[in-house]
Amino acid sequence: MSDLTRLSAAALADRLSAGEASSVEATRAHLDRIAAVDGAVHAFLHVSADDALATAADVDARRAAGEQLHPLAGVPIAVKDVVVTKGLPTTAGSRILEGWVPPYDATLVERIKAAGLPILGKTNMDEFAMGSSTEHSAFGDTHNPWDLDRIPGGSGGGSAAAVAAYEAPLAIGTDTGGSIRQPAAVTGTVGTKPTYGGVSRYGLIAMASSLDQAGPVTRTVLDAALLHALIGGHDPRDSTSLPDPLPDVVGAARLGASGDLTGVRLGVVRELGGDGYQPGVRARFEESLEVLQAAGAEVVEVSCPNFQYALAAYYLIMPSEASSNLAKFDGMRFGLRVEPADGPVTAERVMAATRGRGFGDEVKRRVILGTYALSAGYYDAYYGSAQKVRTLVQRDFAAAFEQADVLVSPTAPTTAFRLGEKLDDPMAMYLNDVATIPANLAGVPGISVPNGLDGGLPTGFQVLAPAKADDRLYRVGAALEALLEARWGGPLLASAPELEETR
Ligand SMILES: NC(=O)C[C@H](N)C(=O)O
Repeated sequence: MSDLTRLSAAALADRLSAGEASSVEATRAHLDRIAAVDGAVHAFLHVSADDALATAADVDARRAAGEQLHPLAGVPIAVKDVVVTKGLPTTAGSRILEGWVPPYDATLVERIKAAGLPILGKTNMDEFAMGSSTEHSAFGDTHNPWDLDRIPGGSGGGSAAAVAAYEAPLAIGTDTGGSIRQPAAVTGTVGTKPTYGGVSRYGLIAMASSLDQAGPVTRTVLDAALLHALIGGHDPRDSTSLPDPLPDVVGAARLGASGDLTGVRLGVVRELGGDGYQPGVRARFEESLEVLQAAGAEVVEVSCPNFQYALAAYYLIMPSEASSNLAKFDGMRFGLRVEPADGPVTAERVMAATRGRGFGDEVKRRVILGTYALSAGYYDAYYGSAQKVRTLVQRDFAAAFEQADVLVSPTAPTTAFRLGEKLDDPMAMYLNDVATIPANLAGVPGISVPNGLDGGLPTGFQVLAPAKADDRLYRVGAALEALLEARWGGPLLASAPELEETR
């Protein structure tokens, strides 16, 4: 296997700009790696080898001609299949979109293309981003590279697994309740959910529009910052896009790498990380707190009493919005169209037949929950109450950020569980996101950083910051990464078992 696949995106970018490797070589190396291991991992739903190589060749030619290029130009990337890509199939993990080829690019894809990053392909995910294990994909399971019998997290398990398996140095994920951070935690990778409005949602297939946010999945904190800076910033085509310039996330990651956190106040959230979290996950978290303290950080305990209602509020707000967003998949406009087996072919009956066949069980469950929560007579009791809880969660964050610069917790309550283990128990599946959901409800940013192993499997350390202060995630995240890697003698992923390469 070529060592070009083992480099961080930043290191690969340096090699490319120094002329020590070409983008075509780097892209080929990753396509070869995909060919060798993706049979076992199944991170990709679609590999766009020709397009990726064409972009790479174009970047190489422009570099040779002396053109000034983006720092990540020529570094390949994978994109979660919920993000629309012109000319490349986009399914959101659903049969209902099988065969649909979008006629336009999401804004973040436009930015990736303009910067010259070859797109390797589209990654697997739970159908419409509904799940925490990627087992709800209509196109088969993705396997965790650390242990192929285990889940890679979800909904963005494909992006996390691709990065962890060295199939791509960079990937795009989306996070509605934890879908970037939880897969990062259980695969030993880095994942950021930016501030709501920090990255354009134009061209994301919406699940819950007030919660969805796209962000980077990478192997290093600096790489996440570089990708965040590339995709972030105002977009007039997204009405919720923030007009503010993005904070200097790359500068913050470089600053944090010194490992000095003098004067930074870390708030340990009392309600996150207690009973119900795997003992080894808690132990690694406590150990890292000590490491951060030794680096100069001040640790305080904060209380966010309404976080205990966050999961319940999320499971009313998210399905309500999802039931409305998914109404457009009606057999008339996109992808699948199923006509009723017998009887008249009316619009309503075509819609019912298409949605009945095209949606999986989890999607149906949420559409039913959402339409119920929004129905006259129940709206105030369910959706209305959940919105009030959302305000209380936001107030908890505001109060906590008066005492601390960032809040910290374990990212996910457990390490990767076995495929099939929670598939028939929706509640057990939903509980994976107890520590990640509050950030989505409040619109604040969060990052998950590799935090050591429990039973040979990765755990994650979550850092949360106030809205528009995403730079703080990178300062603390990069410091923790540097301090832990100094202890381990290298990145956590270096201790993952080697995948067998077959062709
Ligand atoms: N989409 C997400 O962020 C994941 C969350 N587990 C959900 O199923 O809603």
